Amino acid sequence: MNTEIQIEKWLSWVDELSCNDYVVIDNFLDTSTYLEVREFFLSKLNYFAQAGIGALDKNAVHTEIRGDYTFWLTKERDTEIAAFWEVVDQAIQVFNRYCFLSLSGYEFHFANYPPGGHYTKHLDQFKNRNNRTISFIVYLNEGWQKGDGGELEIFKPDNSSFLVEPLAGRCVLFKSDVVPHAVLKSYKDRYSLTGWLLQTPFKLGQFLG
Ligand SMILES: O=C(O)CCC(=O)C(=O)O
Ligand SMILES: [Fe+2]
Repeated sequence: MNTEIQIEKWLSWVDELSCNDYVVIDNFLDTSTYLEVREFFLSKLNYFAQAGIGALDKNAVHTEIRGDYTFWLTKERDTEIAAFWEVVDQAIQVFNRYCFLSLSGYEFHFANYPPGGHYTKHLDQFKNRNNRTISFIVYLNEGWQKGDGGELEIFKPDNSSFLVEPLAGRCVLFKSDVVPHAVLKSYKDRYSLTGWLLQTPFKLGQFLG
């Protein structure tokens, strides 16, 4: 991948994100990276655990709020998706350089919403740990059709909203602290890679926020 072209693309995405608080990017990953991520996702499906809400010791399962199963990833262990981690590192560099952010980490998980799964309207920053700065989702649903549900609903400041279909290869980035969003009930297994770019140290974030 030509790094300069990639940086140009990042600049236009970051521009849109700064103006609107979110950006939707189709065909976000190159084909080989996308296939690596999807293959790795499928190979881990037996190891997913029911997701909870809340940070650290406050985490608890509430299926009436969120019904997905997740598998947490780490760059060090999950080298099968090394090309994806490079994309994340590049994103962090661009945000820090051009948006004056001080991102220095990230956390990502795979998510599967089984049929009937949803996630009610929420913000991604935890009450007791507000270092999630940019939410970062890549969808892995091939052949997704209207009627399959599972749309991401994004709420704007005037409380109007719009739907984003979780189409394969589509990425959504948004500001974690200001964009309320929900996942509508899915009628099929719905696959994604979801993460957050983190501002650290998070204690300072909590102090400031
Ligand atoms: O998968 C999505 O579209 C959004 C998931 C989400 O909101 C979350 O995990 O916090
Ligand atoms: Fe969320």
